[in-house]
Amino acid sequence: MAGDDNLLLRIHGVAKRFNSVVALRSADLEVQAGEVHALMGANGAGKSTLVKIITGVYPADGGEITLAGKPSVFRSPAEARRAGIVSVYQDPAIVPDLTVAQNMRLARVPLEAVKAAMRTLGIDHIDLSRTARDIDFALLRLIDLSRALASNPSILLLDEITAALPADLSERVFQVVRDWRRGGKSVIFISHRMAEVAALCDRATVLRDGVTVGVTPTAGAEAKIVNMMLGTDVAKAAAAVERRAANIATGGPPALEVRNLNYGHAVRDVSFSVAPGEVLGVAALEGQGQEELFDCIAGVRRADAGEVRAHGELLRLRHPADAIRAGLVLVPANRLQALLHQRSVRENIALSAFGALRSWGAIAMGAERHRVDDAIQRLQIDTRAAPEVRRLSGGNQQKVVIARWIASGFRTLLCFDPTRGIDVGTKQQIYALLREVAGQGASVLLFTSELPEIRLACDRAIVLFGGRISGEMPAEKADEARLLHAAHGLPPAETAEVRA
Ligand SMILES: Nc1ncnc2c1ncn2[C@@H]1O[C@H](COP(=O)(O)OP(=O)(O)OP(=O)(O)O)[C@@H](O)[C@H]1O
Repeated sequence: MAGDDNLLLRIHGVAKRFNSVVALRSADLEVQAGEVHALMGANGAGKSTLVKIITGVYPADGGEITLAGKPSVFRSPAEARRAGIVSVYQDPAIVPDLTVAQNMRLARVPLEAVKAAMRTLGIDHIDLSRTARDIDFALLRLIDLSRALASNPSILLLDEITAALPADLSERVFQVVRDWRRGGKSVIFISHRMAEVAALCDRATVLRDGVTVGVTPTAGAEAKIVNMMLGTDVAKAAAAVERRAANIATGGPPALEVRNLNYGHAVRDVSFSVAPGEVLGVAALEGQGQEELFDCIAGVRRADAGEVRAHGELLRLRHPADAIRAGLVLVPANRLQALLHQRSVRENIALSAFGALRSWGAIAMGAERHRVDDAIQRLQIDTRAAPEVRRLSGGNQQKVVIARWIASGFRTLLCFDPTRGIDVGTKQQIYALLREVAGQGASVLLFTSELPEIRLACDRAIVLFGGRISGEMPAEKADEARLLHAAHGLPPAETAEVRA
């Protein structure tokens, strides 16, 4: 570990309030040259606010920032960039209606340098004349990272860069981060995935309620970091959440049955079913047809061929409303699309986009106010900035999207990466919630980019590769190695052994 003379960035006592919301009370952070430093904290702890203060998006209300020994205050991200500090923010700083090349010109970064970074990340196949809106969210984040790398900063801030990334793309980011460190540069890394923080980062600074509560080397310190983030009592309660046993109904028609579904080259002849009371996991590397599959079932895209049945009834899915009427609802990948940004938390949760929903049996449909309150409380949504959902922290926005469906009821929940950007404590609550709704007879189809979640939340898993199902296994066998094996399109290991 580098010594103190290597100190590159020092933040001391930084404070920030937004009207009545205190985002940061007193944040301290010290980053050495040649260090990967994790910035940890529960949803709403103040991490993104600190990143935005460091990079000149917001002015601080108080405190000091020193860069290489010199007091430094940046009034804009451009000024920070000139001083060698660049961030990849939680939501891509990319204009959706412009092409990638136009976006890069707007950000005033040399296109050749962006292309070089895209080659390093293995995404140089993306055509720069494509409109950003048409590019997968995960790839957009890597384009945003390429933009940041192109200005060759001495401090790179990555705010949940891996949150939407499947294993293969995360690994490429880790490689870039390691290379960056090897070059004597620094990375400030924000993530809710403890395992990657432990593997990648040298030290972690932990924020709780806007205050720095500790700094620790990361190796072997996962439990300590969680305790610091959540406070010991909350961490204990979160760890104690038990996995409910399944209550899967057999005999009747499946809750969801997909037969020979095809969508362009993305989804090829996919067939599976989910029983009432079952949580079926879907695992896949980037771009294996998972988004298109979920969209087709939810009526967002129209399949070219195949059938979708809900409780035995054949559905004509031309619009999301057709799916919703059958009790099939989608928690989509992109929370920004799902939310009305300038509306309140309550309005966003109470919003039933397609008129009144039927009551779906066991899932409570009490008075609206009660349902909304209940969802806010169960998902522990931080409502300090509740009048406008766009002012919520990223993780809390994601929780609002889930809360909407918890409040309005469903028969089958199509959940696309629901714990993206959600802190470890709340993740446990969401797994418990999924098991609970399944216990009450609902079904869940869960895509997750975080493979360990499959065992924690699901009863069974299917794996997609090249738009086809390349593996199926019960949850207890769905460890990371097996899932990755199938996700790369390899035959099951047991079969290979038998053949050998
Ligand atoms: N522009 C804003 N206006 C009002 N409140 C804000 C604004 N930006 C952030 N906040 C509030 O400040 C607090 C800290 O938010 P911040 O986004 O920094 O948290 P975070 O640690 O990054 O959380 P997450 O892990 O969920 O991304 C939250 O209560 C949030 O609602």
